[in-house]
Amino acid sequence: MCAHPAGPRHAEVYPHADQAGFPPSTSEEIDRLYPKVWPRNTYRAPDGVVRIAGVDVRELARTYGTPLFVIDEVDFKARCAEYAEAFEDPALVHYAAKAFLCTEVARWVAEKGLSLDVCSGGELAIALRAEFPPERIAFHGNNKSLAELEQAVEAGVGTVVLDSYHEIARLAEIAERHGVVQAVMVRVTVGVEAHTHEFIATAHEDQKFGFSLASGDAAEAVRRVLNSTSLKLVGLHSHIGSQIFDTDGFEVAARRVVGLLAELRKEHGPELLDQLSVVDLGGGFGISYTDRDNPPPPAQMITQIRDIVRKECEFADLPVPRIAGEPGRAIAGPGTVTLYEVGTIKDVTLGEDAARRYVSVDGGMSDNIRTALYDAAYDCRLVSRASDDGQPGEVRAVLSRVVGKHCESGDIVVRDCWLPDTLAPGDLLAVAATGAYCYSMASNYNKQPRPAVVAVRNGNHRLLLRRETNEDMFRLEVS
Ligand SMILES: Cc1ncc(COP(=O)(O)O)c(C=O)c1O
Ligand SMILES: N[C@@H](CCCC[NH3+])C(=O)O
Repeated sequence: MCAHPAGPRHAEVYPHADQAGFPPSTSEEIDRLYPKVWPRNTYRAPDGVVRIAGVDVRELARTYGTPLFVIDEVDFKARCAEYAEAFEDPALVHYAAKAFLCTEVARWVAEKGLSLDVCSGGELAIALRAEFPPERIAFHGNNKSLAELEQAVEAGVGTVVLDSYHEIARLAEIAERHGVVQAVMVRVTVGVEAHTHEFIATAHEDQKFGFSLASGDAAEAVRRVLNSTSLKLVGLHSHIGSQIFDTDGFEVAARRVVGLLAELRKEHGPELLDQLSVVDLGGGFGISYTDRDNPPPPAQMITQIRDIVRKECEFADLPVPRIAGEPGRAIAGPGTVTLYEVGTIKDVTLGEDAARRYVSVDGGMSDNIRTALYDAAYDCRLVSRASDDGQPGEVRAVLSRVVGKHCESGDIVVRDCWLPDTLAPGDLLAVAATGAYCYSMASNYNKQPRPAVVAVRNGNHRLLLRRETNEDMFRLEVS
């Protein structure tokens, strides 16, 4: 049993437990895997060891080493299917490749009939390597290079999402030179303050993305596109931010985009709306990183957004556009965990009666920068055995901080969590919901090799990306 009393004095007694919540009071609670946080096919077997899609985490660590990203393939594909259903057409769901992409994942997305949002030549290259249908690719970015625009036009991508006046001129010239008419969308900054971390909010006025609606830039961008014979305007795009839990921001964005459609019809005539038939409201659908996160189900959020658009259009007597979206995190995030091996454990006194346990693992900010960058919270559990090792007795929950092995004191993987006092070097920890923006934002800081990525399914495992080696690093050296 836990020695700490949980109760109203929690904050007073555990002033440093901000992200950890109340201390668990039994070993079952210490070991609990909340279904909404962990990949769908994860469970702790009677021997105390966690299985993901029927695969023992110890076997994964033995076979591939740690740190290791483990993707529950069925979970990933199920979320693709759920978004496809919610948007009523898989092609209207553009999986945001920035969350996580490798060739095999691009194939899964293609197989599910979804479209793909890429925002760099590299992401496009992986998509093409996977033979992703180019007509289902949308190319994003506020500073696409000339080479990237050429690459996109040559590949025959479905749409380019325009983000600046310079780009309109550049793309028009490239498309003309290639003798094609390139379908485009105009990215509109709708002036919404999304309720999320400042660094991942993208539709307030003072930031780098899109054309401002309020200033008239969006209407001017449309004029310039319509004046070009090599560009065809097929839609308007808005993305308000990421890890969003309520529909308010999306609703305001949808209303404002519909308002712009009405203005455009007035200026350019109703025929414009025959071709400008898609409103893409971007990604941003939030997920449960911890038990305290309660995002609405995708269908609920999307139905609400679609209803708003329909009503607004009916009110303005406009044809109802098709609503597209770009979920990244919500598809890739929840079905993946990162496995780490515990290296060293250190207790640090914080004051009278207060201590923090530093648990060092064999990865860190090089495989998960989100904690350092956004103060992100994660759920972390001992997974290679039960806390009490099958011997019911006294197991205490200890306020712990899981840190990496980098030369940086901000190298924190999980700021606050309750881990068992039985935790020892060699144990395996898993951090949940690391499928989005962890591997894709990974670095080689301190020459740490990027981890391997494996997919698990029906009791089987297979490598998707191998671990980097020193040879990979040497390959860049020219002397
Ligand atoms: C234009 C655009 N679309 C889609 C996404 C994906 O966002 P999320 O992973 O939060 O769904 C992003 C990232 O925030 C984005 O910038
Ligand atoms: N990388 C961010 C989200 C930004 C997504 C791209 N606009 C995250 O980890 O939450």
